[in-house]
Amino acid sequence: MTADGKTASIQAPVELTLTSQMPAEKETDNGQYDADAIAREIANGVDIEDGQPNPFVFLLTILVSFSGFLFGYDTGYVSGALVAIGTDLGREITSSDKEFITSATSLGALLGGIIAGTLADVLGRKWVTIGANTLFVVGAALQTGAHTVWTMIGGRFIMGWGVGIASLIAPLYISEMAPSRFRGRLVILNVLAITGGQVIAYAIGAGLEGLQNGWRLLVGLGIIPAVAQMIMFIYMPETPRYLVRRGQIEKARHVVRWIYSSRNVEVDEEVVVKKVKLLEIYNNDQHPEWSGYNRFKYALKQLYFVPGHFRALVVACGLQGIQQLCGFNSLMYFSATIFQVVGFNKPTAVSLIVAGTNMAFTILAFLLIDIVGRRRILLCTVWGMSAALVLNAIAFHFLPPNATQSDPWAIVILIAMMLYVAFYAAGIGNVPWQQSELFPMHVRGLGTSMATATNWGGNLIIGSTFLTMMNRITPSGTFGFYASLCLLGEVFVYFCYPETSCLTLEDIQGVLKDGFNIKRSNQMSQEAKIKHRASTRVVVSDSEV
Ligand SMILES: O[C@H]1[C@H](O)[C@@H](O)[C@H](O)[C@@H](O)[C@H]1O
Repeated sequence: MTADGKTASIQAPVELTLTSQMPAEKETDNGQYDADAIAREIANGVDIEDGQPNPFVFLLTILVSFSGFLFGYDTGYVSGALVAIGTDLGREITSSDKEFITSATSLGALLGGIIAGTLADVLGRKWVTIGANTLFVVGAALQTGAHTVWTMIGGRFIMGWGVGIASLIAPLYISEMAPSRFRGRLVILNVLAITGGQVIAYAIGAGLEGLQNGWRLLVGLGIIPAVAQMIMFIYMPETPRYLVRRGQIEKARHVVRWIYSSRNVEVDEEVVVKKVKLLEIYNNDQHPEWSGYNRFKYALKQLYFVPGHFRALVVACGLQGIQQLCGFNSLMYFSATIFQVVGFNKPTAVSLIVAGTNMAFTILAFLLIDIVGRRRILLCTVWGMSAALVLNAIAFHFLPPNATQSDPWAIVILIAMMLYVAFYAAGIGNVPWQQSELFPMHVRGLGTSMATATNWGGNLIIGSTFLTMMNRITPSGTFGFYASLCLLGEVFVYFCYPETSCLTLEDIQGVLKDGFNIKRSNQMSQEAKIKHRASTRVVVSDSEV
């Protein structure tokens, strides 16, 4: 759709490449090409989304998910490192040093997230991933060799840029590569890598506790996956949607052929051509000769003034805001401190349970997301987070001042926290990272940047206010406050988040065009699932014959 709300028109790049295999051009009243009408005609018979993805797509996803692992590992090790540093940075580190060291990464990630989308549009998804790895390596090397607090903070800040960029690029790359039926699950593999990275960082941190300079090893180990990913990514392809936008049609066809061919079935050449043509229609509406600045200006205007794109922005930022402002990362960063206050003897081991629950329930989300649907999963879990937080607030209220771990209220707190983490991980912990699917290509980079920045902005706010809130308004007040934000989140999801599971990226643009269209999206997603199920049955019975 254009800025003035009229039917979308195909701009020069698409017009130039229409071939004799393509359907007749459709003209609207004002003489422009009607993209939707052409797309509908081309789409007729293009059903490669129904097939099984090539195992190579899984391999590629795992490789991209190294970025998620690094995000998790680098945000996870800080809690163990802070306890172990002692006087290794030249003096005893103070609480405010700890706050600086922790939030330097969040601040870097916020800034990295802001530029990541635009960088990805200019340099490509692949090279920006390689760039993020370089930042991981430089940041980790600086910290490993740090002998002053400020070198440590500098290293964390540089690494933060890498974390912010990687947190945007990995899900973006996966969702542009994945066949629609598997997109949700493949994006969650990346979140699984984040939570896995956090568990491993906690576990290594606990294992190295007490070892002289063990924290340096903990930090330095993060360099290995970064270098490994950097080397392997040199040989990885760009996404077909990005290639199309760059006018590299032959390369795009090659990648499409490769993604959609299953082990023993090559995709029909005509179908490949049509699929790429569809991608062109939806993903290539800018003049190829535009300068970076003009592209950026165009995208900014489109994002804020085209109602469908603005709706996508509201949904993406809203979900990322809920993910962080629900307070989850206060547990990630400070759970050991909390459990110490509650009276547990081995607070680090107890916080490992929190990280483990987070990872276990992310696996549940992986299994359910494309079957149950993103919206339904959120509606079923966000209220649960709120209820668990209320229970937590009540338990803190009744917890006696010098409680021990055998106090019934201490046990209630542990159970309430695990419930909260389980509800979080099954839903809002991962659904917002499906953000790329909400935006059409020309605003995808910028839109996902805004959403990623909202994530890291929220992360920074929670990380830097949690301990102060616990002191000023008591633990009960703090968790009660987070509970009310979760309730607001539930209302937001109910009114604004349409179902997107099993829809193609291009279908989703259609859903958001003239409203949030919750009902229509549910119906479309349902129909897509029935169609996929039917086609799977046909494939199975064919192979039986
Ligand atoms: O999706 C991830 C995951 O839930 C992590 O456990 C959390 O620490 C991050 O903030 C979030 O973005």
